[in-house]
Amino acid sequence: MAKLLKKPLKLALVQLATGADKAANLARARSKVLEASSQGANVVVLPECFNSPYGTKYFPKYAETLLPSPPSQEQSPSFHALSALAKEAKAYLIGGSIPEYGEETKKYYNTSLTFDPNGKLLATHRKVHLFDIDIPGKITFKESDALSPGNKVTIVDLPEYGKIAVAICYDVRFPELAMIAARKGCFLLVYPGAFNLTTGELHWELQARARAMDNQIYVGLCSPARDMSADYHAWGHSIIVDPMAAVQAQLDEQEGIAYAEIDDKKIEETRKGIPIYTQRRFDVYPDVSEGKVKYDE
Ligand SMILES: NC(=O)CC(=O)C(=O)O
Repeated sequence: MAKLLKKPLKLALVQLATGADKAANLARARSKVLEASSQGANVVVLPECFNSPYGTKYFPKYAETLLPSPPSQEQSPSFHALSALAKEAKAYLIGGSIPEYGEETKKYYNTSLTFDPNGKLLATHRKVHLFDIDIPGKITFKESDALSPGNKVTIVDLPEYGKIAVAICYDVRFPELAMIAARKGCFLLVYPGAFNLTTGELHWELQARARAMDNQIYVGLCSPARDMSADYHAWGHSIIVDPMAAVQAQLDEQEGIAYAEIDDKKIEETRKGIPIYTQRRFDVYPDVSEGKVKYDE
């Protein structure tokens, strides 16, 4: 069986306490990411909308532009903060997500930036599936009132380790995306995300474990900490699940960092024991990773 992960790594999910002050959010992210790297984390993840409150009315106000790449400091303070932070932490940094204004499309997006330990941008993912739900009496949220969707599957090669996929929150509910990434050789699926008090308890852990179980790889979901004074109450409970669908680490709703060791042995053991990888019946149904998949915009 080919190795998916070249060497073990330590993953850290920073469940950040965020607020309305962007500069304060960036400063807090810096201190927590450096804390994670001082504990030996090689790959550090921030939550969805880590530099702003989560809500359609906030997206245009907090949006930054990323083009031309690299953007100027004025266009995107968050880009520069994340790039410098990855370098300072000497770690791969999946910078949660930020509201983005696409200069080329004149539209807004929910966008994640991944940097290498030299501060170089490796990948950009715009949330593909927008969070439009209506559960009467509980929660109505319509991201598409303010945002447009991204149009690609994002697979990032971390040269020292192997391939990971990055997607955002509601994207986790679409197993096709995870399955494509896994079949393309990813060892880890990372989702910065902010479930809520209606969907969180029933679906957050279940989604993480289901994506891990179906694909027999690691999954990390990284939430902001819960703030009951904010408009949107995040579920928290950032979680790392192994390829056997066992929970390796899970936080409560408060600020904290979840850590787990990620290694190829567990993927290999799982796939050897339950060899669904060699038992697929593409003569009966199609392989969703083949055919018309968009990897680049
Ligand atoms: N916030 C999201 O994108 C998704 C979410 O909260 C849910 O799926 O539930």
